[in-house]
Amino acid sequence: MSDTPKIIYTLTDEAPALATYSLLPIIDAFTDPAGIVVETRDISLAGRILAQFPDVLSDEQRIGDHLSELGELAKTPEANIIKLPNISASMPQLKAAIKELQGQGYPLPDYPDEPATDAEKDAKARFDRVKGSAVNPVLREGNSDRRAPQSVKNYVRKYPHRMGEWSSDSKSHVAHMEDGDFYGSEQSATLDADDSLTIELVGKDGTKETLKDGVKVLAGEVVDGAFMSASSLRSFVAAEIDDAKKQGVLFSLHLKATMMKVSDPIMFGIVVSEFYKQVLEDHAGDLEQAGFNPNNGVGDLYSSIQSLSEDKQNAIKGDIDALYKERPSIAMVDSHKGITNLHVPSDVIIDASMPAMIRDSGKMWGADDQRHDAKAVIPDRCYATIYQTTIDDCKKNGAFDPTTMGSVPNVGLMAQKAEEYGSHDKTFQIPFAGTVRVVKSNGDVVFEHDVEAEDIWRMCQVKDAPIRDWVKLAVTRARDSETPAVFWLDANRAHDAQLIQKVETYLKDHDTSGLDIRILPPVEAMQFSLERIRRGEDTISVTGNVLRDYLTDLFPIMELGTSAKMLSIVPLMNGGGLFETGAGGSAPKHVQQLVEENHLRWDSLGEFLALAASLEHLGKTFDNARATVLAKALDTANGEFLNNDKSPKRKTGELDNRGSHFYLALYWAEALAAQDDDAELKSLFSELASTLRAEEQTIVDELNGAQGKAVEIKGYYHPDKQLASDAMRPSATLNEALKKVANS
Ligand SMILES: NC(=O)C1=CN([C@@H]2O[C@H](COP(=O)(O)OP(=O)(O)OC[C@H]3O[C@@H](n4cnc5c(N)ncnc54)[C@H](OP(=O)(O)O)[C@@H]3O)[C@@H](O)[C@H]2O)C=CC1
Ligand SMILES: O=C(O)CCC(=O)C(=O)O
Ligand SMILES: [Mg+2]
Repeated sequence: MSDTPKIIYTLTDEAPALATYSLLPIIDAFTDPAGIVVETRDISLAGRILAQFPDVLSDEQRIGDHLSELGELAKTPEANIIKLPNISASMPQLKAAIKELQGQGYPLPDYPDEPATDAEKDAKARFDRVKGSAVNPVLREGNSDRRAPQSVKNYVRKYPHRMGEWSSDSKSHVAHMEDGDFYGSEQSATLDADDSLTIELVGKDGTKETLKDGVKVLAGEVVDGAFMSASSLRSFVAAEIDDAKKQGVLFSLHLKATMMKVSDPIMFGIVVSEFYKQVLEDHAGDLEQAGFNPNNGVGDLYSSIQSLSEDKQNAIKGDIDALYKERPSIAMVDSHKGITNLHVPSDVIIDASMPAMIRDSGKMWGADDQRHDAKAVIPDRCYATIYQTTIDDCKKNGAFDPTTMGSVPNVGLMAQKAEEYGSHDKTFQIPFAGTVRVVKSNGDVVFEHDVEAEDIWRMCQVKDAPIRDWVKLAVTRARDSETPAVFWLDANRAHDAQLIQKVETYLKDHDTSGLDIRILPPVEAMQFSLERIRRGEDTISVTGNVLRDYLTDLFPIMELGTSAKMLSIVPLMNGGGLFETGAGGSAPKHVQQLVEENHLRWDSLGEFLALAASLEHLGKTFDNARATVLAKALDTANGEFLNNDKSPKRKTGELDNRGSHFYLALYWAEALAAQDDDAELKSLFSELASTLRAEEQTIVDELNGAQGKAVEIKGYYHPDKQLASDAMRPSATLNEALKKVANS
């Protein structure tokens, strides 16, 4: 293990990347004097694209493959990485980022939709490595521990967020399939020996196609296969469209087309095709010629038809407008701009979109710029039912009260690409009807499914070591926090049935005396947790990877108004630490507000909490007293920050992200000035503390005074660094004070 205490701070996308231009200089000013190295690595979408094409870029343009580097680092004991949210790019986002980089003079190829030559196939393969959730599964070499610290719960009790009222006659509901989905078809097995599996499709006429071979598995690994029937999905969607119209509710679709980058865009495309069926059929030839792909959303239709004659464009647009009169109203992403829920697959992402709907009285925005009850279409039953349970609870008992409600922290299984997380290279849209078989190297069939052309078949894996680690983490959290823990596992699901056996076995490895540990199917686990939360009681949810994702937005958004205020730690299995910032994403809407009005409402509390945990970890692993002093002081500063409510406000002219960073610096400096463990740091930061306190009004005026006008940063995915830094550091007084610490 190296002896330099080092933290890696990741450079990502959108709002968190902008916030970093302001926060990182502050972090440097505090860590430099303590001899702690903070380095950055670029894992942004643009950075990842550029790292794939060293051969076409000039020396100045080329950047290293920081993601792979960090993926390796995450497997070492010295890893200490602060991971901010990044874009998991949908296809429209990937293409937009490529176009922006080309416009900035990077000679990248276009994304080849239908690669013909070897060069195009190679380019497509490189771009596909960057697509979807390409970062998190690489860095998350550990299971997930996400919770609201007590200081944050106290803050919410003092400054509660708004919760929309619920009425018992709300018509909002979840619609899911009853058969033909992944849930219904899942088969699962635990393998008893290391092996290499083959996935093959045998056609009805005996034609055999290898879908994938060399799928490495270890003894004790759980593997499962399931498929979504395309025809069942189509008829389900058609019926739900009719039902939404009949009930007079908005039609909305909630998928995870980003994280589930292969299966969910196809499902999204099927829903788009059903909703716009008549128009797509009537103009099939023209749309084919224009290159429209429903998997990219109806937004892609509007951009691709620009290559057609004006008459044809008008005919298609006119028919869509007419179709809207026949169909139910669609939930809108941006009613002012006419952007519907079916425009872009990455605009509505289930983990954040369902909680936002539940927080807002079960309503979503309609084209009339009003909120309405909605039908939330979540096709697969594996996880859809938890949202209906939550809606039922709100209809019966009203909205949750943030000032009295308990908490549901999460321990999530995700290490080593667990479950659906690692399924992308084993997910296929079936080319012809037949049987999919998963076969061992000795020829034995692990399981098989009869499928039709177009069905979506996928296989997941979860290794034994992460499962043991997850059980251990659950018991540790239950013991440390003296809180009941529930494993959300459904004995009727093939995969969960395998996990239940393992959980029951591995729980015996731990002292669970006096602990309340249960295994409940998701609906019951949700009912149990909601009953307790309403009584002000906490319950740890111990879940697989997808529920980890869903619950760590759902509960924080209800409890705290946002998942940005979560402590989100990944204890890496080899001893390092990955400190994530909050549990949400990169808030694209915030960039729009910054560019138009120079106000960034991004809340960096997640970064502050992650930094404190990272410094604490550094102090322990490197036996570094100064890191510990900084961590303790930052913890005090975070408490002070919350107590004084210095989080960014939503409206332009008020304190924003930059102002919140100033207050963090002030409180951190004051906490270091107040401590007596390290005299040198005390003296250094006493000076900074008194400067910042004396200049508080000037600095806040400089920061808030910059707001209210448009700001140019020359790029969305790859802004100009100097312009972005200038925009995010408008207080000369603050910049000067920080420079003085660095020079001392
Ligand atoms: N760990 C990761 O890397 C993750 C990445 N993502 C990626 O993030 C992008 C956006 O995803 P999306 O589903 O829109 O979810 P987000 O969590 O980014 O945004 C949803 C809304 O949550 C609120 N929000 C989220 N974080 C903050 C914050 N720190 N401060 C203040 N408000 C916040 C904002 O509400 P309001 O607009 O009302 O202010 C925002 O519009 C996608 O590209 C997705 O792939 C998503 C999740 C995790
Ligand atoms: O990896 C992704 O695409 C999203 C991850 C996410 O939403 C989460 O971990 O909560
Ligand atoms: Mg999430």
